[in-house]
Amino acid sequence: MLTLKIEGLQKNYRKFQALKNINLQMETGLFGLLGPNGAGKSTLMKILSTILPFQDGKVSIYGFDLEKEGDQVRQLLGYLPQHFHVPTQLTGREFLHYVASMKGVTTQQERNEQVEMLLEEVNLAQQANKKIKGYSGGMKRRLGIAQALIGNPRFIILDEPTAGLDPSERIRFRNLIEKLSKDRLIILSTHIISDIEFSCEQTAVMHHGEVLFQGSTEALAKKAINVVWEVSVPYSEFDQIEKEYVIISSRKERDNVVFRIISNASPYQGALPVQPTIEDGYMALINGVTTA
Ligand SMILES: Nc1ncnc2c1ncn2[C@@H]1O[C@H](COP(=O)(O)OP(=O)(O)OP(=O)(O)O)[C@@H](O)[C@H]1O
Repeated sequence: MLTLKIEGLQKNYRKFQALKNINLQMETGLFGLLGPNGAGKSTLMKILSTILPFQDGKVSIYGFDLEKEGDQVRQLLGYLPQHFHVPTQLTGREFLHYVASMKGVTTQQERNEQVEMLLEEVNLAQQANKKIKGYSGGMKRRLGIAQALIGNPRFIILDEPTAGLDPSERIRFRNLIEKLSKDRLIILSTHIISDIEFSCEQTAVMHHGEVLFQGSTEALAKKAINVVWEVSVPYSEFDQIEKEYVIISSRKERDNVVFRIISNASPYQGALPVQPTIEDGYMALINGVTTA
């Protein structure tokens, strides 16, 4: 079901064009938004969460016009900003109760149920009575995820939710949003390809304020068909190869280095073409070396 439609969206910070004619369509489910630093992801997330005005374009969410019906959009929204500040004198449990009250979860029983369930889901139940000032960065991030989910929102925006999470917490997070995405729209903005690799059917790549790609993760990988190569070169040529090509990875093998390279033509004698991954597709797009 088409849930969110962005048409011709433009955002300027004074003379700087942060978003240039963005067009995106999202269906219910998990939507992964990828892009390097400064691509415009957070700007887009702030606009969609109604906290930042924009100059031009039209956005509709569940049929509501973002500009004219911001109140209705906010009723549907759960948002984890990139920079999430919490009152550190409160305990995790107190903070979630406070957010629940603000979001209109009025009965004590309902608040208790939601808060306790979310504390379990983000694995903070054991630390829930500790003051937030004693939390680690990853614990604060998990608390941020929990507060975004309070009130059972149908439209959830998570801006770099896994930053600072250890591998097991990242997996727990993935499972949680996978479960939640069945009947709502979750937009996940991230630099971490593995965050979207397993669970996002829909994805987009932004760069310099533009959408370079929208489609499935399989289609993203296909952007690098015939442009990914593996080549083994003597260690002495490391610097030269690094200067000339887009390197995806390198590993040492005896006196040689095996490079995974993105290039339109075979980069080196003996280079072998290899099957592209999602990361290859992303790197090919960002570096402008895609399959025709
Ligand atoms: N308040 C602001 N005033 C002026 N320029 C801004 C402002 N906020 C963001 N920008 C600029 O807009 C561009 C997009 O920034 P944005 O934070 O949206 O990117 P991003 O994709 O979220 O990057 P990151 O992954 O590093 O968080 C950047 O060039 C940034 O410097």
